[in-house]
Amino acid sequence: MPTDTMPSGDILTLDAVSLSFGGTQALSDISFSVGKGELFAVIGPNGAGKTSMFNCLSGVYRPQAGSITINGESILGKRPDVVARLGIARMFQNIELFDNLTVLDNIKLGRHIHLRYNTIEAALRIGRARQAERDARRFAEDLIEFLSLQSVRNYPVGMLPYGVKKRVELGRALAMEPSLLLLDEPVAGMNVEETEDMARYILDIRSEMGITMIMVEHDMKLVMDLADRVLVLDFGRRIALGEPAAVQSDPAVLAAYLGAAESGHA
Ligand SMILES: Nc1ncnc2c1ncn2[C@@H]1O[C@H](COP(=O)(O)OP(=O)(O)OP(=O)(O)O)[C@@H](O)[C@H]1O
Repeated sequence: MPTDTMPSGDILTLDAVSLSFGGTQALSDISFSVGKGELFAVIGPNGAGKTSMFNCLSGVYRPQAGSITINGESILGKRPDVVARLGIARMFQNIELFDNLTVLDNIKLGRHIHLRYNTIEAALRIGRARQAERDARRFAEDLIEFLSLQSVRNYPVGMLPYGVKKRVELGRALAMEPSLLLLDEPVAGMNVEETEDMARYILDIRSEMGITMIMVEHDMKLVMDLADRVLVLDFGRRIALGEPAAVQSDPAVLAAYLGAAESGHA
């Protein structure tokens, strides 16, 4: 199997993407494609450019050079909410939920990018607004079941343990029905059991929903167990791209991690 493209067709393509902050080159001439249904991981030592890449993919940063397309459409220069409507959803590393709202309401909020009705209809809860609200609720309820959140569905998110909050955050992103889901360190701060649960949900999302995912993660075991392909960045450059086993034994990757460990950046 070729390592640069997947046979099922590419959903995301980056071509010669470069991003700098003053004198710091955060991303340097990065090109790769992600295939439909693929679980793709991005790794690299601290400061390698992983977060910068996610920020480019979600419309937070605009690279100075190169192109990024999702389903053939450019996302460059588009606001994060527009990028979300084009099909890219992000599960944040630092949970970005409304603590005072319930699990159900937080997940329903993710659905709102799909709701199309005017303010008067919404205020009166008539016509399309009522139907859309019903659909949003049904969709959220299905996700609550999928993520085993039934027992906490009416709890305010603020009072839930960290691992459960992360699952709600995942539900909010899934409610957007993305074609590409960005997972920003999905198991950071989790214990072994929570990590195993999250790994299972990620695999279920791929097999049952067929959603393409890109995961930035420091947990190497998780990356090597789950990912179809792994992109390795170091100082903003692409140093390897391939299947986990090949990447793991790549001399350039070993050197990057060894160098980072010696200088305290791993
Ligand atoms: N907003 C910014 N302003 C200035 N420099 C930045 C900014 N964001 C990132 N950088 C720089 O770009 C480089 C890449 O940083 P980035 O956060 O993308 O790396 P990372 O791989 O996500 O690191 P970590 O694993 O520590 O989260 C670093 O040198 C960083 O200092």
